[in-house]
Amino acid sequence: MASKAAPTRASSRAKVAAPAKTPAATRTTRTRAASKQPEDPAPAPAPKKPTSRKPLEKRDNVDVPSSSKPRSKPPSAKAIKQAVLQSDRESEPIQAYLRIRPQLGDEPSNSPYLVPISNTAVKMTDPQDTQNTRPQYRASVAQPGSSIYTFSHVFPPNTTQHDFFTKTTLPLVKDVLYGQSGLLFTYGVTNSGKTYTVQGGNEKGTGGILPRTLDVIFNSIEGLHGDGKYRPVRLYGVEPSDEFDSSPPRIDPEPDLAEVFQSLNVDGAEPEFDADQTSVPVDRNYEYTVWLSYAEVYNEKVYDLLADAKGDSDTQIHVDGPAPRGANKSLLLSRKALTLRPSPASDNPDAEINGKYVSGLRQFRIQSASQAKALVKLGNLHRRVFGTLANRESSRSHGMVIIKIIRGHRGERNDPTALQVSRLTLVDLAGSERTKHTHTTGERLKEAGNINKSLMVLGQCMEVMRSNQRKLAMSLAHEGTGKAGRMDTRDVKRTLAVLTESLMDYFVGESRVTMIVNINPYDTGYDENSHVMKFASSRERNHNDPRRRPRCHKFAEPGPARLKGPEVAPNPAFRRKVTISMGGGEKGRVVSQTVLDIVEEDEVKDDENGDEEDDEYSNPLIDALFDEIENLRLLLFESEMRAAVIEAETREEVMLEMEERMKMMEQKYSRRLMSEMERNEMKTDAKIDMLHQAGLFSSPMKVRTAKHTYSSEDEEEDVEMSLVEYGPEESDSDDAMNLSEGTRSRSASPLARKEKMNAAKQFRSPTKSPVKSPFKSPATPKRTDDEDDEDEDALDEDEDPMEEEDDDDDYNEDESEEEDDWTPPLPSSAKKTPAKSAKSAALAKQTPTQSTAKKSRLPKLANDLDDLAIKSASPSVASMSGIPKKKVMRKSALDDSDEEEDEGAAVARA
Ligand SMILES: Nc1ncnc2c1ncn2[C@@H]1O[C@H](COP(=O)(O)OP(=O)(O)OP(=O)(O)O)[C@@H](O)[C@H]1O
Repeated sequence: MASKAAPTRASSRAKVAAPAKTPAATRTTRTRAASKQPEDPAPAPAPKKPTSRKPLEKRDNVDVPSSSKPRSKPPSAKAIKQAVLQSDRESEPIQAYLRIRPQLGDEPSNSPYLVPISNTAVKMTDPQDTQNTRPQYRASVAQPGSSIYTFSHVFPPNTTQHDFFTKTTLPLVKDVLYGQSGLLFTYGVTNSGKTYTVQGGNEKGTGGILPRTLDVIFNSIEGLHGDGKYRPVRLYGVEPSDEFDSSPPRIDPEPDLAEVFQSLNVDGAEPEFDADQTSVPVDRNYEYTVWLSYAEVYNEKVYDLLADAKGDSDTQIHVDGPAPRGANKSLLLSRKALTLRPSPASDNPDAEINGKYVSGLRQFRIQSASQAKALVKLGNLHRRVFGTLANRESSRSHGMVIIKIIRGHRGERNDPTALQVSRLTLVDLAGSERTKHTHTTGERLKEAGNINKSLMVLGQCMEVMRSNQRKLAMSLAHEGTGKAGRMDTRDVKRTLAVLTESLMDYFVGESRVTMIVNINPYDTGYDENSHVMKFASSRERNHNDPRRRPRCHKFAEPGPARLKGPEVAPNPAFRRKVTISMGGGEKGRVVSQTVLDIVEEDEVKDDENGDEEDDEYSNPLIDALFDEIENLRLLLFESEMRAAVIEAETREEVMLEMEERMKMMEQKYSRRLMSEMERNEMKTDAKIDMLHQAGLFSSPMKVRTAKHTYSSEDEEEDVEMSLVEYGPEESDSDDAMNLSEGTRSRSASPLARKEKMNAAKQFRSPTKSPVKSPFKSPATPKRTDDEDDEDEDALDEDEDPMEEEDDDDDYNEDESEEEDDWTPPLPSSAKKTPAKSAKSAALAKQTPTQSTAKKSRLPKLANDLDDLAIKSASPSVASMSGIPKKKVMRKSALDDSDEEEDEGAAVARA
């Protein structure tokens, strides 16, 4: 059934062209090298006012102030603002126009959920939010409430086709005639009016932008046609043409197919559009040749819609013989998918990205608008045939009409290097559908997925690629990083939809791109439309927030080969069966049935073109991405090294600083320790002085001195407390060792401590000390009668509550115990005799007042203790016991002058 497909004509041409001897075959030109657009001196043909000729693009521009205004008048602020806005809009990378479809007669009358609020903005309100009047709508996932979207221009429903074309497409037509490439595509959900916008309607004057473009081109180059010696090849190259290019293509659909059409009630005839009379002024020093191709992107594959035009088609229709009456008749249609190939850098050495071209896509030289329209009609026919046979209810493929213009200067007719190639591509995108909404399954699901994939990738990548190619490269790099950390180019390939790939050079280059958004505000696709609006509105297109910037790889889905997995990969042919009932005359009666096998094959790779795959992998974009990754790796390594060095230096600095600080702290604490020691020493001196002075109570001079120096009651109490502190901390303990340890802790030397203790014992034994002793003992104290008397006297005088604790008894007991434990180092002569004690007591009784006597008792004890230490030992011993040497000396001097101490001093000296 399926006959072997003949090699494509284009590929055979390529083989011829490759070894071309003339350098012209390989020499390429670049669109951007086009000469500067001249001013528009020539007016557009305006039938009504031929005299007032103005630049054509401004003739219908409502924003331009009327020329009737006096020129001398300065522009108003509003006009300036409008001009600024206009220039802002024009500086946008992509011009986006919104066209609102009118409500058709057979549609239910609903209020539109989208209304224009200005020339550039529309307000979209969720119908579910407005009184819930349309319960048939499913829950909206869009932002509730109203949203305002802005565009370069908003065309209300009553916009005529002519006005729409003039404002949106005519600038592109001008560009292409001046050698600048451009892209226009329509975008929108199903039934929003995309095809109507591009192709037009069936009525007079409803021609779409495509036929009007052809009209304007041929109007403009009237009389300037070139001889067609060269034809465009790939994206930017030219090569010598052959006679097939010049011969008009045949438009003769096969009779069997026509029969099928007839039976399907598919009208193959296209309406005759009235031609657009617009013409743009062009440089008349140039000659122009126009070439046209028509391709279809369906299920992520590219097909040539003009394949039948010249009789050597890849699309073949076979009828399996005459079918018997009532039996099935089988037709086989087969066509091959074309591949995208990278445009070689030699074609355009100046370009950063050379883009891809559809290898094997035919192009025809056209010499009139009607001829071009006939070709388009043929392409539409094929599109409809395959669409119909594939059970497509709407255009589920992207139609892509490519118009190429080669212009060459008249004076350089034979110099192919002087030729300039420009392209204008008009894309009629398939309606974007949500599978959830349309309940598609199986093949339709895959188909819908691919449509949406193309739309999403196209839409989301468009801005990224155009605004920042490097960011795209980065995102692709993240997407395609393989195991070895190196990017796999095949992954990169898969991330881009075929349509996007084929249009890539428009987005990354300097070409003008125009997007037309079609919307039907009456249908039920509010959610779909709100997504379309979100993507297409200026606010989104100009959004610079990187967090909200669309990422290509997020929307990339596995291609068909991945979806089908190994089922598809080994056999690239895509085959399906369609059953068509034919000749049904009476109701429900089937006369005959036709089964169609549609085979869509991938193009067979030619062995001679085996290096094509390599070409693909040496795509300049991929190379640039690899270079970029390498550079970034290098940068990363360098910055990591720098960071490591900085960290090490910082650590060392911090360590040194810490060391310095530690030293300073050490010094500081050492100083503090020394000062603390000095302070303690001074405090001890002061205590000792107090004790001395208090002990010299009898001497009026010393009393005066003592009063002068330590007059406050608090200080005396302090002294008392310090004496108490000399006792053991465990006040209720009667262990003598506690006392000795507590004392030891405050003495510089055990010898001095023992001396002090012995002296205290000696001093205390005959007299009663007023010091409150912390020592308590349950044992009965051994007391003498004298002591008891003294205690009674003291109690009578002071009524000290502490006396109730019988401290003295405890103290005495301790003393007695200490006598057993300690061997006083002092000479026995140094011990105070009872006579001396009695004498001291007598002296105490001579005190002028009882209170003074009380005060004197406490320091006296310590004073005597020190005296004893000083006298009995030496200044060195005293210093060991914590008494400063000067104090010893001073004490000695005082003693010399004191008669009462003469005896003691004599004993000590002895
Ligand atoms: N501006 C318009 N004025 C009058 N009729 C219109 C307009 N736009 C669209 N229509 C009509 O609306 C219907 C749907 O339009 P069209 O087929 O162009 O939608 P579409 O977006 O191309 O749909 P699909 O994606 O399914 O092909 C058609 O009948 C068309 O004639």
